[in-house]
Amino acid sequence: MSLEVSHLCKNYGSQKALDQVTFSASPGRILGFLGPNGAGKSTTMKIITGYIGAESGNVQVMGKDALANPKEVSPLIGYLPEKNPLYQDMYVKEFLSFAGGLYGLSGSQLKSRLAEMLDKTGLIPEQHKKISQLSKGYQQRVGLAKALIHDPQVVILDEPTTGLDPNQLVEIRKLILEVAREKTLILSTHIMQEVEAICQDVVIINKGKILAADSLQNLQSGNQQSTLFLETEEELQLDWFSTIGKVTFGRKGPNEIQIQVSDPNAGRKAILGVVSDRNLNLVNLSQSKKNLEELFREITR
Ligand SMILES: Nc1ncnc2c1ncn2[C@@H]1O[C@H](COP(=O)(O)OP(=O)(O)OP(=O)(O)O)[C@@H](O)[C@H]1O
Repeated sequence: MSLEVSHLCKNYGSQKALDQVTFSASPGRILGFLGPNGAGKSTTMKIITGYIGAESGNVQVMGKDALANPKEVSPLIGYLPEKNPLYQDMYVKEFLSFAGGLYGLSGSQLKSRLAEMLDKTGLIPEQHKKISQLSKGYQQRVGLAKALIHDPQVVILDEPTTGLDPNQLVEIRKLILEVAREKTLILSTHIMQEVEAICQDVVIINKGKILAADSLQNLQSGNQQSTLFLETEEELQLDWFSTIGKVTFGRKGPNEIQIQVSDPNAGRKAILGVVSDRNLNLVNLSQSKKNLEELFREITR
């Protein structure tokens, strides 16, 4: 694990903003940090990145104690804050060069990192423009390039796609997916479709408490009943499958059935057994996935 957060507590006056927050993130995967407004997402990000302290708890970044040694840990983290604070009067290249200098980059090292970042984030044609002249999507690219300039291992993006038009959204998501191939990436958002589109792991926080922390796949398949759908070229009979689970016809008519099972793997095997024994021609065997939005409402209700 490159990021481990355990039992983190933070108070703002009498308000408990974080209450025993615990989760971890691994390289090569995108963790969606999901919660409604005021849930504690930004507070958690700010503590991990050393912007603010915590009452208690532990944050380990690449095995280093981030709360005790924020200066040592800061270069290991790239952070794009929610409001993406950029110096609007600076030119793109000038700003990124300044940001690299803050992490001690200079000379040929800075030059090659700059070239790489401008290329990776698609900013080469815009590099000589003032930041204030860029569209919101391109300003987000500058924020991302700034977060990555010092080649951090852990990248934290706080609501990076808010306010982008659909084209920019697709572009920025593509960029995030590319970055995540080599890094540990945490993406804070309250857009559940975003998590479904690009995240492998999900942490759900509400009112400062972690309500779920698991892979998206596990969360969507759930621990309870799953629904399997079987479609064949032939018409089906419900009683062929009645020993496997609760079976009903699907929406497509007599060629499709849906079966409620508690163990989807065993259910699939048993269904395929019937298909083979009865010499049926399989068209589709699939499992319904819970919509993350439904799941979120279920968990936070
Ligand atoms: N500096 C502060 N002083 C007092 N209360 C604060 C401060 N910062 C955050 N809070 C409160 O802490 C709670 C968590 O806020 P936080 O910004 O972490 O939520 P969030 O999940 O990032 O929300 P959003 O999605 O709206 O950005 C909120 O109730 C907020 O009002």
